[in-house]
Amino acid sequence: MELQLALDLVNIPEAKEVVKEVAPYIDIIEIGTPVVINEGLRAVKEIKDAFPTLKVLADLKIMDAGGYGVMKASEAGADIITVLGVSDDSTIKGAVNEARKQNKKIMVDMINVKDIASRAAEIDALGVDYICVHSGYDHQAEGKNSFEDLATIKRVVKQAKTAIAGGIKLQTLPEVISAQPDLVIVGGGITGASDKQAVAAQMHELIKQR
Ligand SMILES: O=C([C@H](O)CO)[C@H](O)[C@H](O)COP(=O)(O)O
Repeated sequence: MELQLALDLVNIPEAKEVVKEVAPYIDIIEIGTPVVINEGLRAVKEIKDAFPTLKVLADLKIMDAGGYGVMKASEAGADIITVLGVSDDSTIKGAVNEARKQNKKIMVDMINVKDIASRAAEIDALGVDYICVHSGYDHQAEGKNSFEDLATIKRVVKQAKTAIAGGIKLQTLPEVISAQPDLVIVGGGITGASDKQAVAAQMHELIKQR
């Protein structure tokens, strides 16, 4: 099981400071969608240059022109790029084909997918690398989480790795871990903590027990 740190509400210098604090405890750095909106793919490049031994995920949430988005994020140094599960299959196939050429990986974000079980099975068959259940900020504000969806994709996904994101905190991590995803994604649960390093270290310890 791996831990991904989502950086959403920071600029590039702040992102570097956070990663410096928690680098020993994380496997993947996510350049979150808000950071890409604010700073562009330059954020991916600067973070990859600063932390070359860590994997970097570009959370582009691609919805169209899958191949092009993956090509541009790959040029910036991303190792993993996100595509939306609600996209057309042709978009996901385009992303996967480009990722194979560039030796990169595709994560499909299932945010707002209505029938998680059947769509996850379809997406799994398209050869993606990760399928991620996700309660985004707007769903979190309505008190939702994706714990049940994780159990659902664990039942139907045969080849992709499974991931979960959305509002995960130290207190809720044991419940998430018990469902055995391959990857746990945490943003505010670490970046919003007064002692980020201590929280990341505790999360790392819990996750690496599995
Ligand atoms: O993808 C995300 C969200 O849609 C904003 O872009 C977050 O990175 C993801 O939800 C993880 O962050 P937390 O919910 O703060 O753990």
